[in-house]
Amino acid sequence: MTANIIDGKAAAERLRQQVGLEVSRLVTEYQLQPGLAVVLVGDDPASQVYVRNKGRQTVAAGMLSLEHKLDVAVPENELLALVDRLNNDPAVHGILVQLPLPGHIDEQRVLQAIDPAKDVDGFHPANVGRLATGDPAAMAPCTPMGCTLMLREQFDGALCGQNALVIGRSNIVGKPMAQLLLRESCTVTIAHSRTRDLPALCRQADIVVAATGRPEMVRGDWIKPGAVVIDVGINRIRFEGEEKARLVGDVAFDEVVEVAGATTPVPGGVGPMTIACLLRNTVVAACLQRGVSCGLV
Ligand SMILES: Nc1nc(=O)c2c([nH]1)NC[C@@H]1CN(c3ccc(C(=O)N[C@@H](CCC(=O)O)C(=O)O)cc3)C=[N+]21
Repeated sequence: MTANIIDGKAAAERLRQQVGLEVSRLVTEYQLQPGLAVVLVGDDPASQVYVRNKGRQTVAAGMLSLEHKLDVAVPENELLALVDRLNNDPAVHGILVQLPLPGHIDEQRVLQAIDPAKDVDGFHPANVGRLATGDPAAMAPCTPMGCTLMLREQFDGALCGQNALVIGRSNIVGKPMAQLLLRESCTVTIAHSRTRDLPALCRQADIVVAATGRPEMVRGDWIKPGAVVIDVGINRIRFEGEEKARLVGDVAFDEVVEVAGATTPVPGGVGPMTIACLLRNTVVAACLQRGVSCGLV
């Protein structure tokens, strides 16, 4: 058996289509054009690519895109002052400060300075708490939300009772992923670098979400036949004799595809869905701020 390869690009395009329709309705009915501000500190080439893609897709969905590029040496208080201006700018409904930030800046401090109502990343402790307490109004982080949407599609909405293993315990992916799967009534296990006998644990899972940051760590013989495997990893690897770096996930795709029921490729899996969910969150945030109902929730 070979796995169904989940087309994240196509799923993202469908979601962006819905977002675009909702944006035109908001513009027509309420003169409300959702706006997203993205703040990038430093000039990491990969981050620049993501920020450019986000900006392009925001505009394509009919939304306002604002980009702020700050020098890598920007003092923390200047970044905090910018966040404050964006918090108070009525044209801005969503704020994303691209992570990671340079070492001299206190990341948590910056994330906590963002108005929770504009926190489209869902990283503010208020939104983390809302997600953890099962508040349906919680702004959920984009990457785990994209994974959840793809999983729902694979299981025809019936995630209830599935054994889900999340590998990775980061605040950005692992922990919120576990919360979202719990909300779907999965039986959730979180594994991490100190987990004992990860392969054996993995073989019990109907759903595996790999967010380890270790290229091709999850092997084919870890996977229960028919399981659905979501690969969150994005590792840029240079292979010998090749000029360009290649994108590799946290899953050994060629092995897993022989065993799994379905799996996501890298690229073209989780990444595109992450950006589509960011647009979605921005529209939802704009509706909440204006006090109008949103067709996307
Ligand atoms: N505050 C914050 N929020 C984020 O959501 C955030 C962040 N910081 N920092 C960096 C990571 C990374 N991230 C990606 C989004 C899309 C792709 C994506 O579309 N990837 C394409 C490939 C792109 C390529 O070729 O490099 C794909 O997987 O098909 C990748 C990575 C969001 N992040």
